[in-house]
Amino acid sequence: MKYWFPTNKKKIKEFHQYFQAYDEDFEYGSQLPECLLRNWSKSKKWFLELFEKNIPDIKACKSAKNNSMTLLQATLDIVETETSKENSPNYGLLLLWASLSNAVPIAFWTLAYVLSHPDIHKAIMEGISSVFGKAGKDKIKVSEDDLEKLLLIKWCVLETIRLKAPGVITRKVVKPVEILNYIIPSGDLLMLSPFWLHRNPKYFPEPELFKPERWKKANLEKHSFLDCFMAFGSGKFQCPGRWFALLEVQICVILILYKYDCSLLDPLPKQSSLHLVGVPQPEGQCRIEYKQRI
Ligand code: HEM
Repeated sequence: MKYWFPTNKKKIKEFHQYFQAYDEDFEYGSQLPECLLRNWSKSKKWFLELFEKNIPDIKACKSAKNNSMTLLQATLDIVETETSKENSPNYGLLLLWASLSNAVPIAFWTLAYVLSHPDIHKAIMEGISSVFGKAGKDKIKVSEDDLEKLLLIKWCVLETIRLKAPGVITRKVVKPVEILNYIIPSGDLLMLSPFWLHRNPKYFPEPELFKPERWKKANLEKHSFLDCFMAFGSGKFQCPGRWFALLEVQICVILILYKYDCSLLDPLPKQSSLHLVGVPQPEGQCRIEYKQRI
């Protein structure tokens, strides 16, 4: 994938700037004419051209070890079999946004919640030391077995996702539908808020508290979440990246906490109200002090 990932500082900065502009107006992009969203439109075009240019290389680059595919390669395969090649850049961009804009802030919020709860932080560090040893100098590989021994981390990620769930999930009504004696005409938008659903004490007692242990009740081995947990949507269009997201955030948290002793220098920030779609970002800065564990 050497052609696709930006590798020098200038290119990384450029990628970051375009992604920021694309992310900032993402939720308006599907509703408003692009002439009203000049910056957004420019960044979208930049990404689509980037995908268009790199898709042949992305598809050709096979794993040296075995014939496994990346998620993006598998997606492109399906898109090109089921629809048409012309759609590939759009699906690539959807995958890029959906993964980066949700999993990255969840990784940040999970670390911030853990570090702002000293008892949980301590229990996690004891778990990491018992699985990987006390010092953070060695290179480690995190296996499925290791993850099972560090269940508290998985609960912390899920509890973070519960608290920082997207503000709305939207569906366009395609056939008139009756809800509570009201007829919703086709063309209207129906919205559900996972964020507020997760704050209903009937389903989640003491909803504002960060309580990873509430996830003890979920049957995670059978791949089911807690009742009324809706952060990944539901039904046919439910997030296809949900188990991958859970896995990558757990591994990211483990690697950071194994390698570094971390502490928060700022209080847990409020969340920004900029986005209703996707995981909210922090409103202000939240500095973390870190030093290598030896
Ligand atoms: C914690 C992180 C994540 C959260 C909270 C999240 C949440 C969501 C939600 C709420 C939806 C809309 C579901 C609906 O309309 O019912 C969605 C869709 C989607 N997600 Fe995720 N997501 C996350 C991570 C990821 C990752 C890592 C990927 C890719 C690797 C991904 C790929 C997608 C895609 C492609 C869709 C569109 C599905 C469609 O419209 O058919 N997501 N996600």
